[in-house]
This record gives sequence, structure tokens and C-alpha cells, in this order.
Amino acid sequence: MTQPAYKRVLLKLSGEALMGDDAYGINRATIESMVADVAEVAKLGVELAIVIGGGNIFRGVAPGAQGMDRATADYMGMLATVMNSLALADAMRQVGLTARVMSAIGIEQVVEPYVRPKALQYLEEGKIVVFAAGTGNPFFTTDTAAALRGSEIGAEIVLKATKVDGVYSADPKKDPGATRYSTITFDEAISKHLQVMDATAFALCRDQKLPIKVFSIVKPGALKRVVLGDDEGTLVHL
Ligand SMILES: Nc1ncnc2c1ncn2[C@@H]1O[C@H](COP(=O)(O)OP(=O)(O)OP(=O)(O)O)[C@@H](O)[C@H]1O
Ligand SMILES: O=c1ccn([C@@H]2O[C@H](COP(=O)(O)O)[C@@H](O)[C@H]2O)c(=O)[nH]1
Repeated sequence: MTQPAYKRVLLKLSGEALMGDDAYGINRATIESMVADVAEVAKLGVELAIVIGGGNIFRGVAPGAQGMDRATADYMGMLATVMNSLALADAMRQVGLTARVMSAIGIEQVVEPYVRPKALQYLEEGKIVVFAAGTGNPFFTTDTAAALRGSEIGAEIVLKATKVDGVYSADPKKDPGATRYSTITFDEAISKHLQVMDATAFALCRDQKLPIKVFSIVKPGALKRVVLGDDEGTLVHL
């Protein structure tokens, strides 16, 4: 069997991609397809921790949040990621994967709180850990939560699975002339203000020497190819 390139990874799943072709919310076929990709990688014996975004339900900076106190809107965004995390864990359970959801904000009747040693224990036991509620702090994003939790658990790489197949010279959804990088340094990504991830997430990964792979969650088999170390997406490195 082909060997995975990593023992432990932090997978950041796009919340926005969860909508599929719907206007908002969780598209059933899309979540099932994401879980099928995750199951393939879990089968390779890779220890998997997941952060899922909330853009399919709520963003603190979205038009719907206009006029709201920013911190309140951000807490709503974090709660949206809890809903996505619960849906993801349940979809994983339905295909026989064992997942544990841990929340950065206290809602103990719903999910257990994030406790780092417990998360490490779950990973060592082969369970998939889903980190919900981002960093637990307003004014951040789930990309930064991925960088933070990835650093805390000693992941070898952050895999950002999103709607585009890598980092481009400009947003490829807005600029059809944008070109894709196969690799790019953290400093270049930050100085060129590339919006595929926020600068805080890039800076944290850079400081922790934690590489990032940006790739498409929509492209069939891309996650497995990334985990096997094949040429896929864009590597962001030191
Ligand atoms: N330079 C760039 N290269 C690639 N994508 C870019 C770039 N600039 C902006 N983008 C946009 O960034 C998006 C990905 O980041 P974003 O945080 O918005 O979504 P996500 O992480 O997939 O969703 P969520 O935050 O809900 O988890 C892409 O869909 C793309 O349109
Ligand atoms: O640490 C965090 C993470 C997220 N938020 C809020 O949640 C939404 C959804 O997260 P996305 O990363 O955009 O998918 C985000 O817009 C913030 O409003 C947060 O406050 N802190």
C-alpha cells in the first residue's frame, strides 16, 4: 500500500463549500462527499484533526451582520461552526468513523470542551477530533483556529480544503487572468495580501514552521493525493 506523507494532519474544511449548490446551510450530498474523502485518508492510518468553517451559515463580517456589534456577530459565527462540526461528526459516525467534537467555547450539554491533552489522547487512539467554535475569540477566523490547533497538536501540516484548487495571484473567482502558484512562501503570501487565508493564520503557521497545503475539496480524490504527498494544490512554506 502507498504510504502517507504525514502521520498527523490538521484538515481545515471550508464551511462555505458545505452549501454545495444551495444558497446556504448544509447540502447533504456535499457533506457525504467530504466525509468519503476523510474516510479514505483515515484508512491510510493518518491521525486527523479537523476544523470546519462557518461561512455556509454565518460570518461576522457578512451583510447580515451589518449594524451588529462585531463581537456578538463573531460569537454567532463561532456557534455556526459548532453546528457544522456536529453535522460533520454525525455524518462520519454514519460511515463508521469515530469522531469527537471539542468546543473552544463552553456549551457542555452539547459538546465537550477543548482540553489539549484529551485531544491528543483521542488522536493517539485513532479517533478523528473536530475542533469547534474556532479559537473561542471574536475577531479571528477558523483559518487561524486551524493554524492554532495544528500547532498545539503537533500536526505536520495544515491542509486547507477549499473551493479553489490552490493559491492564485488574485482571487480566481474575480480575476479570470489569475495564475496558480505551485509553491509560495508565507512572506510572499502575506506581502501580496493574498486573501485565500487571513494574514494572522499565515503568520502563525510561519512562526511555528507549520506548512500549509491549499487544495480543492470539490476535486475528487484531491485530499488523498495531498496526504500521499502527490503534486496537488499549492504549498505555502517558509
Ligand atoms: N489569491 C487567492 N487565491 C486563491 N483564492 C483566493 C485568493 N484570494 C481570495 N480567494 C478566495 O478565498 C476563498 C477561500 O477562502 P475563504 O476563507 O473565503 O473560504 P473557506 O475557507 O473555503 O470557507 P469558510 O471560511 O467558510 O471555511 C476562495 O474560494 C477564493 O475565492
Ligand atoms: O476563532 C474564531 C473563528 C470564527 N469566528 C467567527 O465565525 C465566523 C465563521 O468562521 P469562518 O472562518 O469565516 O468560516 C467568522 O466570520 C467569525 O465571525 C470568530 O469570531 N473567531
